[in-house]
Amino acid sequence: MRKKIVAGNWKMNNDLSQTQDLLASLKTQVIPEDVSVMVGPSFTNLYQAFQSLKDHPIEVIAQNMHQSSEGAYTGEVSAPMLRSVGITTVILGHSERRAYFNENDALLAEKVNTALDNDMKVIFCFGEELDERKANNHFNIVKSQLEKGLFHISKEHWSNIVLAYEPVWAIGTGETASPEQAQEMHSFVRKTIASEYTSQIAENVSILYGGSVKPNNAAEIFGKEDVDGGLIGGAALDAQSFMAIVNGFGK
Ligand SMILES: O=C(CO)COP(=O)(O)O
Repeated sequence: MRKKIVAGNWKMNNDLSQTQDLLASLKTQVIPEDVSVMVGPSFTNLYQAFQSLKDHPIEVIAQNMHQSSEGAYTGEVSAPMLRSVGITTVILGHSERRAYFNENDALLAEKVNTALDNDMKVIFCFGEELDERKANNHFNIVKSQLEKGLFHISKEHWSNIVLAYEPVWAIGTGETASPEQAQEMHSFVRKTIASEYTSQIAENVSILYGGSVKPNNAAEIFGKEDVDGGLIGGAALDAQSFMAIVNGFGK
């Protein structure tokens, strides 16, 4: 059975007191036993968030990390630093990192290695842009992102990988992929992994969908066979909306 996961990516939102308020609201909610729920605050609030959720089923995750474990990289945060404040899962390859911070496939491959070397789990994001979909090139783009950023890892490491398909045109736009479009891509990704690795690895990896997931569309998207949950941006900033998405997981 694949893990069902709903993760909130808070992006560059919420200062310390807003983080504390949102966590306090989330802590009053009942978390369904069969869903792994995660939240990703900014670096400055990770320590506080981890302490606040220590005895709670919600996991605190990081949004990014540097590819080196230490060194003269002014302004950066390393995997051992994240681990030292209790964080064991990191989002890598988000389209905003790719687009605004020039993170290419080769760099992401390095980051994946560093995370795995530090015993961290990775939520690996990928997805095509609008013109790539319009050109009917979305499967090639996704395959290439996976091959170059992730498919160098060994079979043993797949238990530490979660995938997140986030079509760039659906992020923050209010336009979601249709449940059918999500299913079609997730199924393609699973088949690609099966042919590159094994069908068992492909069956066991959770593939999340991200891009304008809201309480009113989550259940339908998550209801698709190969969609194992979501990576939520805007709607994760509100406790009621986020929990409605978590609870809408009607499988
Ligand atoms: O980028 C996302 C999650 O990582 C999705 O963001 P939105 O849910 O705001 O579209």
